[in-house]
Amino acid sequence: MELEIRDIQKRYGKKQVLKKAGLTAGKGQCTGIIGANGCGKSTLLRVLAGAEKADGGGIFLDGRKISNPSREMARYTGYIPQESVLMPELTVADNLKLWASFGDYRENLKRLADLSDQFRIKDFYKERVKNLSGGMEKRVNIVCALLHEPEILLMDEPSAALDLVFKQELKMYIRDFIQKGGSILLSSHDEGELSLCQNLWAIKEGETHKVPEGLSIEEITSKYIA
Ligand SMILES: Nc1ncnc2c1ncn2[C@@H]1O[C@H](COP(=O)(O)OP(=O)(O)OP(=O)(O)O)[C@@H](O)[C@H]1O
Repeated sequence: MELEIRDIQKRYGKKQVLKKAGLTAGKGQCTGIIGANGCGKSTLLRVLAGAEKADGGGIFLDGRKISNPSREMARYTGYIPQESVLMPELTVADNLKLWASFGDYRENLKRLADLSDQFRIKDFYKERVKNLSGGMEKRVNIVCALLHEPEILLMDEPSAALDLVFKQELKMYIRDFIQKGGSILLSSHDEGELSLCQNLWAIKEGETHKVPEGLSIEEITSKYIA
């Protein structure tokens, strides 16, 4: 599914974070968003996940304008925010059941079994979330985002906190997901993650810019980040 945004605007109080954000995340592609700390990458992903409302602009899926993002985007996208979405006092198993109940519970539970194997979270099903390490909690968050089999993944610095083995496994998962026709929009400062992207967009002063192919990291940094 192709995700396109046009002229997205978002302000917090007097601060206009996104002035004119537009980009396309194509089907079967991993698209990266880069930019300095605080430029609005997470804000844009929250808007696309339907977690926050834009002040203006449009979101399109396969060319169709989404009229109610807070409802529709949650259906089509799996959102992996930087912060955890889990309830710390509940066990991993209870959190997963709660997430599975948002949608088709039986289908989600079937997928949960496979995802739990793949992301190796079964061993800590009985742990309370507050006792997990940051990396373990991240893995459970990733599984929650994938339970409803989304066609688009919105990932906000997804491999932060993961150990080296799991970073590699997440890379393999991303490659596999796009090979099967999924679309990924990923915000990152990590060269390893960005190397997975076929396209890069930079946010600078509230506007998006398509990063031309073939630029070195130094050129990208001086043009869009410094
Ligand atoms: N809920 C909020 N209320 C007020 N200001 C906010 C809110 N969320 C974000 N901001 C501000 O919006 C700007 C963009 O923040 P955002 O987290 O989107 O940046 P980012 O590019 O993801 O940064 P980083 O690379 O550090 O993760 C920042 O100045 C931030 O302080």
